[in-house]
This record gives sequence, structure tokens and C-alpha cells, in this order.
Amino acid sequence: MIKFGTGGWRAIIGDDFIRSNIQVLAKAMCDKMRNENVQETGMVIGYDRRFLSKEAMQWAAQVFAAEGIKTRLINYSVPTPVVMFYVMRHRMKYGMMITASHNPALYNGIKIFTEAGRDAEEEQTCQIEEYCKDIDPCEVEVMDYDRAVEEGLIEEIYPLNEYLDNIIDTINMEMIRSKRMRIALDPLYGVSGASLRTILLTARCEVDTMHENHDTLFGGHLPAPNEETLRPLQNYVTAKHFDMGVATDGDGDRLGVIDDTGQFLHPNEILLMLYYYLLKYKGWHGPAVRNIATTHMLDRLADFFGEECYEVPVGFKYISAMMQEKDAVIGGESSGGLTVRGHIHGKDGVYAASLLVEMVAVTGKKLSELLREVKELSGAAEMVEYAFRFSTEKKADIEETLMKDKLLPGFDFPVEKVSYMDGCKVYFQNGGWVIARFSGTEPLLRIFSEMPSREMAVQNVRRLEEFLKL
Ligand SMILES: O=P(O)(O)OC[C@H]1O[C@H](O)[C@H](O)[C@@H](O)[C@@H]1O
Repeated sequence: MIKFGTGGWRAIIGDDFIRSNIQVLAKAMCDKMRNENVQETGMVIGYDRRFLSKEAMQWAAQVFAAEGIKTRLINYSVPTPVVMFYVMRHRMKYGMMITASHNPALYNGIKIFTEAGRDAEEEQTCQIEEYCKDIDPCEVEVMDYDRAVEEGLIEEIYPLNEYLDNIIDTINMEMIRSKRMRIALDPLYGVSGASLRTILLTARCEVDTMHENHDTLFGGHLPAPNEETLRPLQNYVTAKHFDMGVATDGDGDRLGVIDDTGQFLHPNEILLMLYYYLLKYKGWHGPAVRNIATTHMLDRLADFFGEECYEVPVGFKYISAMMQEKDAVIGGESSGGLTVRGHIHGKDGVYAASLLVEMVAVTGKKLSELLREVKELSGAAEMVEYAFRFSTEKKADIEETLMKDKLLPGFDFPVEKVSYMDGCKVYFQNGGWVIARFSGTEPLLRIFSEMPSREMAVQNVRRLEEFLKL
């Protein structure tokens, strides 16, 4: 069965991520495009470095070819934002990326992009699921790959340059060039190495890259830039005194950073600093958008500048939609994804990293200094994140208790309000909060809490953990 989650369809390779399902999904896209009479706009597909990604792209393209829909295949593994950029720049109606993003190596998946290169919204993915249900896998027709290429139904393309040039044109490369910065890169065996290195070398940075070889097992780690996975980068930055360490997730749309003192910067802090930079140093005006499980320091920073901060459910599609509606300056998530007004609608780790480097060059301040500066305005807060596994029965039980019966444990802090927009979020009167929600990308219950101190945040999580018997 094909079921979309927070960021596309993801499934275990050999279980649901199999050729027949991939081709059913491709056929569903053909049916949808034909019904919308947009088949002439064609399809563009990219792929990451996961096991079967390239093959999956070709299997899907063979279906589009059999249906007479022209497909452009990005014939080299690229970051997901490249596909989003391509859909936007070439005014396509749809695009696809074969990736399971930050999930464990066991997974692969497909992200769908709609007009202007946005993550497909829930309404669209529900429709695709419906189309899939009506398709018999045995009846999906495919065209021979080489014949499709000969007939022009498949065109192999390499659009990395136009994507990179777009970033190079918008970033203050001259300023970076004048600072001769030293940067360590860790693409976590994913797809961003070539892109980041090209941009940084163009700006004459000194660049050292680790974990760049193609390893579909991601070195045995999760291809998500977090405090644990960035330990090697942290050690490298500290030992060799780099100005910063930059990492991205498996498909290059999330960013992770180690600062000049060797500290891991939480994505909340990166988001905060970039918003601050755009408002204070670049003189931009406008609100910020964050998901429900992202720091409220952003709200306080927005407030300081007389701006708003909007809250949306987890999923970048919600961030993009709200950014567009409010003409926001920045939108981001505590999971490490962000974008900025004027750039693509989706999250982009390559662009975000370039902007961060620009920020250090333009302000002439180290990351650690800038973080101190911004926290004087936003106030400090500590966020903790936990993930719990559960059985099917347990899931129903948690849903019933938290979301249906709306029961809560007693917390030690006065509650201001409770929201059920995405999972269950409790807002405390002291500005802190705790949220429990089911991940839409992995079989996990995520509990996050942000409070004035780490101890208080951990205490909130423990309360929920005991209450739900996790
Ligand atoms: O917490 P989850 O539902 O697993 O989602 C975590 C993240 O997954 C994907 O990367 C989505 O694109 C993000 O928008 C989301 O924040």
C-alpha cells in the first residue's frame, strides 16, 4: 500500500519499496496529470545515493514513457532542492525525487513536488493514494528504457549548474571571498558534497570534506545531522580550528552546524540566527514561520523586531504555504530544514549553509558571538527531543488517551492552553511547552519540550512518558 507521510512516501526496501509499487505510483501520477490535462508539461525526476534510488527513477520513467509523458531524468545523484528548483524555474507542474531523506538506510521513498517546486500538499498526496488504489500492478505498462531515450520520451539532464549559479548569484560571494574562511564539510555520505564544495570554493573558502564516499549504509549511522551523528565533524572542527563545520542530511535539504568553538548548533539556533541576520543586518522586514515542535525563541525574536511568528503542523509543505500567505522572511523546523523568502519554497540545506557562511563574513562575527547576541534578544531556552517505539495496540491506546479523551498528566508548571493541531501540545504560562506526536516519517512517537532549563524540559517529557507508560 502506498501511504504518504510528513515528507513523501517512505517504505522499507524490499518490503513496500519495490518495483511494482514504484511503477504503480508513477502510473498514478500519469493518471492524475492526464485528468488535470497537464501531461504536456512532462515530469522531472531526481534521485539520491540510497540503494535502488537510480533504478527506481528509471523504473518510474519507463511508465511515464509508456503513457506518452516526457520525463527529464537528472542523471546524477543530486540534493532534493535541485529538483524543487528545477520544477520552479522551468514552470513544471510536477516533479519527483527518489529519496527517504534522513531515514535509516533500510528505507527509500519518493517525494512529490507540485507547481513552483513545493512539497505536495496533503490534498494532492491523498488524491495520489486514491489513484494508486485503482491500479492493478500487473497492468502497468512500461517502455524499454533505451527505446524511450531514442524516441525522446526520456531525456537525461544535468541541471546542477543552474541551481548552483542561482545560489551563487544571491549570496554575497565577494564578502565571503574577502574573509578566506576555513570550513569543514560532512555530507554524511549523502548528496550535498559536490554542491557545497563548488559554492564554497567559488567563494575561495578553504574546504575539507569528510564522509563523501558513496555508502548506501551511511557508515552505519542515521543520515540526519544531529548532535550524535556530527561528533566526528565536531572533533575535526575543534582539532583543526575551522571557522565552522557544515553538514546536511542524506538528500541535502536539512542543515547541521558546528560552530567555531566546536559546539553543535541546534537547528533552532540556526533558524534564530538567520532570521536575526536577515532582519538586523540585511534590513529585511516580515514574519517568520515555524512548525509546532520548533523553538519559541523565534516568536520572541520576531516580537522584538515588531514582527509576527506563525505556527504550523510538522511538515515543510505547511511552512511553505504559510510563508507564501504571509510573505514571510524565513520558515523552518527544529528538524533542520529552512528556506528564505525569494529562494525555493522547500527546505534547502545547501542554500541555508551558504547563507550562514555569508552571515559570518558580512557581520565579521564568529558563530558563537552571533548566537550570544541573538539570545540576548530572544532569551535562552532549552529544548529536548525523545523518540519512543510502540506496538500497534500501544499506538491506539496513546491516540485514545491523548487525542480522543484529551487526558494529560499533572505537570509542575501552570498550563496556559492545549492544542491538538498536530499531536498534543501543552503550552505553559512561563513560555515553555511540551508536545507528543506520532512521526509521519518513522514508526516513532516524538516528545519534545522547550523550557527555561533543560531539567524542566526533561521533567515534562518524563511526566508524559510515565503517564503513557512508554
Ligand atoms: O517528525 P516527522 O513527522 O518524522 O517529520 C520530521 C521531518 O520529516 C521530513 O523531513 C519533513 O520534510 C519535515 O518537514 C519534517 O519536519
